[in-house]
Amino acid sequence: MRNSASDVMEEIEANKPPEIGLVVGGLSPLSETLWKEKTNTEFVGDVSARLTWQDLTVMVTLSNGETQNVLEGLTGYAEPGTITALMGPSGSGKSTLLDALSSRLASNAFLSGTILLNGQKTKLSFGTAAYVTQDDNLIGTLTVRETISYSAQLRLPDKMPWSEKRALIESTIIEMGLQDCADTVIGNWHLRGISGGEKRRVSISLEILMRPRLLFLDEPTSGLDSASAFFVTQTLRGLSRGGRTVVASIHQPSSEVFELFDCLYLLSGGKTVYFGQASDAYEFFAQAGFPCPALRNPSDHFLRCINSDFDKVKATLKGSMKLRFEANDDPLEKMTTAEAIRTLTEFYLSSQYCYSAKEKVEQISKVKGTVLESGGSQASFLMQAFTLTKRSFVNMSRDFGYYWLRLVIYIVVTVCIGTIYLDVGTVYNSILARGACASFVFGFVTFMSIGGFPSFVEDMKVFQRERMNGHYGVIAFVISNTLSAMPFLILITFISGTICYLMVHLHPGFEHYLFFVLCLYASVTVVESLMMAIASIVPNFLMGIIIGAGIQGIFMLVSGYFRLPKDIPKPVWRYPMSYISFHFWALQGQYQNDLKGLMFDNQTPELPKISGEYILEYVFQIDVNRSKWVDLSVLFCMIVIYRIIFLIMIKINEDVTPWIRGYIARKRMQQKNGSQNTTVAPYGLTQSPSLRNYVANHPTGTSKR
Ligand SMILES: Nc1ncnc2c1ncn2[C@@H]1O[C@H](COP(=O)(O)OP(=O)(O)OP(=O)(O)O)[C@@H](O)[C@H]1O
Repeated sequence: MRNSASDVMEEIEANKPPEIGLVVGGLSPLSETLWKEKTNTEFVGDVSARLTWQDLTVMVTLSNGETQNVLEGLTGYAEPGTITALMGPSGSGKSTLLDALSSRLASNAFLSGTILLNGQKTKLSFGTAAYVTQDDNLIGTLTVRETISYSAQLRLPDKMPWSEKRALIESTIIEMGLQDCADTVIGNWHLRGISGGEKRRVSISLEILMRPRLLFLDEPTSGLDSASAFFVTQTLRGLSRGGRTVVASIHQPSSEVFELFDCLYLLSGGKTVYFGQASDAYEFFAQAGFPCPALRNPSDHFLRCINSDFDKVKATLKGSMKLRFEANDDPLEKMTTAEAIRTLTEFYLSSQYCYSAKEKVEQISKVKGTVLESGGSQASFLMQAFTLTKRSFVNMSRDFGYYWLRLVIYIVVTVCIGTIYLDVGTVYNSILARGACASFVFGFVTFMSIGGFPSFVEDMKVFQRERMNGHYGVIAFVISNTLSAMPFLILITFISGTICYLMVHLHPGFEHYLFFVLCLYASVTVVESLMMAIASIVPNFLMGIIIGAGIQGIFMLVSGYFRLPKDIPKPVWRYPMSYISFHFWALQGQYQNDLKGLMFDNQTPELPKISGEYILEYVFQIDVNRSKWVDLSVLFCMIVIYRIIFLIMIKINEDVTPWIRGYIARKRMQQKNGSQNTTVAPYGLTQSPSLRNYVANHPTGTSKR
């Protein structure tokens, strides 16, 4: 650890800007600097986040056009300084409630009811609310401190002094209890890194870096052992005690973890079973006729009472455990869980807990506070692109599987090519050998670039998490991805290209050598761009590799080697496929580069020598009037085109696909309602709110780029 806690706090104090005398409720001095930078307005009153939801109903349309109410008439609140746990059995609607509150509902989900933040209808922006997903999509080769530092540089304003940024980074590390592992790598398939609980805390620290007032977490303790789950929850409690509003869905907390919650929202089948103080739930269940037996973990008991799957378990066990069931005086043994749920939900609706929750919601809704609006990132586009490029470069250089392994394989394969076509010469048979060698290099060797796909998929996962939280724009990501890969691709293609060129003894001369390696570089970069575009829409790496291999296989077929250009069937295959195929341009260019100007022996020594130009025109059917540099230029244009396709794919995935899904869902619902008059959308049902739309409408954010 570089800094002790007191050092950091001193530093924070020392960096306090002079105008910080203003008292702002719920904000630390450093947060205030940050928010002032963001909002450029004077703060009025308390800026803590008070969230209320009233009669919240979420309906989803299923693929057959049927509709299903996932949440029904939920009312509740979350206050600053508290941690609220959303609990319930699997499928009860915890994630949907969290998504509804954080404006992240799926496009086929429709919402009615009122959600207010500080008494105002506000779609939650990045910065006001942070959302920590279940998956820790982090870059495995970076240390904890580096991960947080890069994130800070990506989002904090450029003009904020580095000392202040560092103070913020160090205070976040301390706040999340990550001091001991701050310089340990996160870890990946070949690097042993930090534990699961620490990873979860790193994910949380990335979201609290911008000092949001409201924090949503989807199952922050899933997959953790009870000790790690306890530490993570304790950290969340600590964050809430700093004036933040924390709402988390939790699956099956231990009794120690349960005791850390302030409020409990218990759901079953999308309905409220209980909402109130977590400590009062015990009393509520007892009043409703389901007291928690001694020696049973209260949260286990609550979930046991409302999980209808236990009816199936009971039915299965009944035969073998009949006596035990009869002897037991547990009320749950005398009724089905479905009946217990009905009893509990009805009891809740008429209980003082429901009454006081409604009253509190009314009361909180009237408290008007400042809603801190902000874009996701305050860093400039150039700073984002620079930081992403640097981070990606560091990751690529540390991850053995990203490029280094490929470099080794490329060297091995090109040495094999070199030995097989060694000193190919200009004898009659070398004409075909040169053609085959070029075809193999620009077909198979470039094809091997799909080996990087698993790393691309990992990159895309990190990108999607950061993008959803508004850390940077798409263009900055595409540019950084292109620039950071460039040195590695140059290294790989120049080393392997040089080995191949020298061993095979291709057309002598520096210009010919340069063309060969540049052509190889351009082809490999095109394949990389193609695979990145595929990774942006197909996150499954096996499917992505199959799709990438299929596309390249088709391109190779029409490259002019397996079928000569003029013999390729004209509709579809010659026009346009062969012209779309980058293999076609690479091969045409290399054939010219290698054969033009050389003289080859004829079949028998008595016959005159054959010129390279003749072979190009009549054997390989190449247009000799077109310069090989035109072919190379087309390849470089293809790099740009594929990168643009990559960008468009991301945009389509982000904006168009959800819109289409939403449109189809609405159409299905209308058709169903029109023809059958079945489930009618409740009054006031609106389309699911979109976080992305919000950012698109706020030019201060980064999504416009
Ligand atoms: N967009 C959607 N389209 C169709 N069904 C949905 C959608 N969102 C949620 N559901 C359904 O609503 C129910 C509740 O889902 P949700 O993910 O909110 O439950 P959960 O309590 O978080 O479950 P788990 O603990 O297993 O994650 C499930 O039956 C789920 O299939």
